[in-house]
Amino acid sequence: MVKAKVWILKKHFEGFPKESNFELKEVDLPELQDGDVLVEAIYFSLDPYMRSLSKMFLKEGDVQYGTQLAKVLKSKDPEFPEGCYVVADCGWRTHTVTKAKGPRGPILTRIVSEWPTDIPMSLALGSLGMPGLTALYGLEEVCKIQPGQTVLVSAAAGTVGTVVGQICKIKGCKVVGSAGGDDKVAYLKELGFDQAFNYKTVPSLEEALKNASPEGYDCYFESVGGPMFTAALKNMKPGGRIAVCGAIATYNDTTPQMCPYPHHEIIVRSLTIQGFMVTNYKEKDEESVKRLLTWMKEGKLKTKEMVTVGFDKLPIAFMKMLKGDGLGKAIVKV
Ligand SMILES: NC(=O)C1=CN([C@@H]2O[C@H](COP(=O)(O)OP(=O)(O)OC[C@H]3O[C@@H](n4cnc5c(N)ncnc54)[C@H](OP(=O)(O)O)[C@@H]3O)[C@@H](O)[C@H]2O)C=CC1
Ligand SMILES: CCCCC/C=C\CC(=O)/C=C/C=C/C=C/[C@@H](O)CCCC(=O)O
Repeated sequence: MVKAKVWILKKHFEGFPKESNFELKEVDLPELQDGDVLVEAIYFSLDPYMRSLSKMFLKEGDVQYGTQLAKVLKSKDPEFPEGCYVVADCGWRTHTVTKAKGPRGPILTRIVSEWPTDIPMSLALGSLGMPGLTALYGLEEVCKIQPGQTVLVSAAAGTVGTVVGQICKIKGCKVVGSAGGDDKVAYLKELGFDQAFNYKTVPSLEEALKNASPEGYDCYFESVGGPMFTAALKNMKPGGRIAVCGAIATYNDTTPQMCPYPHHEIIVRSLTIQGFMVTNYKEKDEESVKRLLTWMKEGKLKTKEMVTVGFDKLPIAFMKMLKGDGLGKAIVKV
């Protein structure tokens, strides 16, 4: 009988997550039935949604949810043969017996057959996976960017933000990024951002945005919320578009942040503000991953990973990711 280590969400998060929110257990896995697959986790992805959507999807005592890159060890589903690699929404479990689809949609997605041997498969959790697709859809489907436009992106040194900036350059836009460290600002410039600033040290966000693009912004790729959103509104060009992707500066709040009513700026600038979920565009994923892979092979899309080793380190690595500590996509290697 196969045993699995699992991390349980023992207590729902209140404020910033703590190690005591989680509990490590060992469980026995069932024998495979028709349509079942046994997968073994290789890498885990740590993503902000695991904090922001936790209460929506989990109850106390459930296995902590999250995405992993896994290898199929045994299979009773011909579409997922033994030895193939999958992105698996199986949660924090070393081994899982699962069907390919669940009540919320696909659980297993095969790595595209064109995956080059010299590109690490862990990137299927980062720039070449869900976060990379988020960047692509936010720019193409929501902002509908055009060459020559100026795009602002917050959380720019994060996984989504770095891909946003590089796609903007591929598509002939000017791009300005905000990030929370001088090392991060230097990295954004290395990636080709036209302007970047440290939102933690500039005297005024509004002035920093004005200095970076005195003519204003056609598009804002919003990932943080809070005062940055207010400052961005005041710097949008008339007819500007805002893709609301996330609000990471608010996820750990215990009381909601108050901000000035945004109506004046939205109305006088005739802004369009649209929220989106990466999952809205699922049918485009396969083709989109191939486009991201092509850009990477051409050297137009670069990425960094921050790898922590050890299944037991998942809670610590999760908290580090939420704080924005370190540079690169947060990954745990089993
Ligand atoms: N709508 C959708 O479908 C999706 C939305 N998202 C959202 O996109 C955003 C970025 O995700 P992703 O790039 O994968 O995450 P990463 O973990 O790669 O990066 C997150 C970034 O957020 C920054 N950050 C953390 N706390 C704050 C804060 N208080 N204020 C401002 N910035 C902060 C960190 O850097 P620093 O502060 O140092 O700059 C860090 O670089 C998140 O808001 C996430 O929820 C992601 C995927 C899908
Ligand atoms: C002010 C509150 C804002 C809430 C923000 C919510 C979400 C933003 C975000 O980060 C969304 C991420 C979506 C990720 C989707 C991932 C799927 O590929 C996997 C889902 C895992 C599962 O269903 O088990």
